[in-house]
Order: sequence, then C-alpha cells, then structure tokens
Amino acid sequence: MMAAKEPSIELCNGANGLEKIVLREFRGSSAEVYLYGGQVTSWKNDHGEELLFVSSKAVFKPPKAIRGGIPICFPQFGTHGGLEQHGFARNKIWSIDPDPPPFPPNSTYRTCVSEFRLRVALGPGGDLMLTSRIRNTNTDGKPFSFTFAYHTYFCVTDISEVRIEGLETLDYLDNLFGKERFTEQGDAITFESELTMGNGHSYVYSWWIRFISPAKIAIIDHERKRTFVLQKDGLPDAVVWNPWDKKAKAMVDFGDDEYKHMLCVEAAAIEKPITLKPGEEWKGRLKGPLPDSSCEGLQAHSHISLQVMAILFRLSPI
Ligand SMILES: O=P(O)(O)OC[C@H]1O[C@H](O)[C@H](O)[C@@H](O)[C@@H]1O
Repeated sequence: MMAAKEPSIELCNGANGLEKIVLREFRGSSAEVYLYGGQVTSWKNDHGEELLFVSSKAVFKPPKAIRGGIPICFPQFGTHGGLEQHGFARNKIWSIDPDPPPFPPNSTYRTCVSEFRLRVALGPGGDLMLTSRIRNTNTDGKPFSFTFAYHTYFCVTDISEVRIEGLETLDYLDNLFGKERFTEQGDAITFESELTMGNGHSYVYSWWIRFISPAKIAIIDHERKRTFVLQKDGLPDAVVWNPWDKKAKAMVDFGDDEYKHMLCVEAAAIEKPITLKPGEEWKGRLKGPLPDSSCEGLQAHSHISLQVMAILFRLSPI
C-alpha cells in the first residue's frame, strides 16, 4: 500500500516562468493556482486525473487571460459594462497576503477601491472550494457595484455525451439573441450536436441563466461515468458555455477540436449586480466536490486541511 503523502503547499514556477502554487493532499489529489489571474489551472483527483480543461493553446503571458481552469470574472461579467470583457481580475498578477493590512486613510485609490481576497482550499478527500471575499474599502462614502463569475472550464470526455441537470425550467438570457429572456423547457441540457434549446432557437452557443434554487448543478459525463456536482453560495446565476466549432476555430488560444472536451458551467452574479456600501463585504463561494462523491460528501469542506492564500489587489486609481 502506498504511504499517504503529507499535505503540502508549494510556490514554484509554472508555464512561461509565471508563479504558481501547488496544493497537494494526503491521498494524492492536487490543485494549482497561478498568481496571474488568481486562476486555478489544475484540479486532480486521487488518481491523478485532471478535472479541469486548459487549452493546449492557452497563452500564459499577460495580458492575455489563461484559457481554461477557473478564471475569475470581476468586476464585470462579459461585456455588460464599460470595462474589458470579463473585467480585469483575470489579467492581474495577484499577491499572496495572508493578512492584508487596511488601506492607508490617505490612499490615492478612490471610488472603485475594493479588496478582493480569494481562498482556494483543497479538502482532505480532494474536494475543491473557492471563496471570494470582496470588500468596499472606499473612504468617500461611495457604493461599489460589480458582477462576478467563476468561469469554470470542466474537462469532459465527449461533449455529445454530457448532460447538465439543475437548470431546467429556469429563465435564461440568450447571449446570442440580443439577450432576450426565454424559459428552458427541456428535462436537462444536452449537447448532442450544437447547443439547442427547446424554444425554436437552435445553434445557441452561449447563454446565461438565472439560477434560483437549489444551488446545485450536476454535470454528468456519461462516457466516463463521472458526475460533477457544483455547489454555489452567494451566486444566484449560472452560465453555460461551449464555443462549438466555428468560434473554436476563430479563437487563437483554443484548439479547433477542443470544444468537444470542455464545458464551462459558471457560478455567477450577473443579472442583479452586487452593490456594496463602504465597509460592506460580499462572499461568493464555489464548491466542487469530487466527481462521484455523494451529496453527503459535500459537507466535507468543514474539514479543510489546506488553506492557500489570501489575495489582495486594488483597482487602479481613477
Ligand atoms: O474569450 P473570453 O473572454 O475568455 O470569454 C469566453 C466566453 O465567456 C462566457 O461564457 C461568455 O458567455 C461567452 O460569450 C464568452 O465567449
């Protein structure tokens, strides 16, 4: 029998010399987080199987966001606002700061000052949990509003053999059809050819959905007989995305056929932006229990044995 390894946290150089943190757990599960983007790029179970998708063409070079893993979309999801697509958190070099000091009172950072702390935790059984805490640290009394998503890229065996459960009969806004609101009628979302919805509109590649409750989404990979159950707190919306063939070909950092092996299911707060008054804090959590773990296993995170880091960045002065 193999001896159990000690849990460990290691800071090392990743692709293109960018720093990353590697978390390892007793039974062999692991996770990797790049300081660039505060982005999780790998999550492996006890058998060393990769659960997240990262494109073979991903560019690990700022300012291009890393294509895959779990990019953080903040303070704006998509193009809904005046910032670049998905905001700029994924394009920042984050820093490890276990105990960030308060901002100095005479800080030059103004209205949009916010403090963002991310904790990435790997549970003893290999479950992954991401917790974002965002605080409005404005000293001028102004509120701060943002939208947010954990843009999780799951690795799937064959997209045509995947089903998503938990988003049925919910309203969704279609990103390809002028952001019109529809209600999904089907039993579960499948991707048999191109993404099609039961509303007469077909060939839908991208949409987002208001997700009311329960806060669980199951992603079933039939071919591998694997089920991811995604749990989320503080994140009422969900986004499902696969670029499909044409968009895949148009993306420089994505292989032409890689769309068959990935699926983004994103825990998000989009439809109603989060607004924080000065001093207020918001928390958004994503829990990824290991595939095939039972629902009871979702509680295992109360025994987090590795706590990685607190990450702090400040938005640019205006
Ligand atoms: O290419 P990116 O900026 O990383 O965005 C990737 C995708 O993210 C989301 O899921 C959006 O719904 C898509 O419209 C977008 O294409």
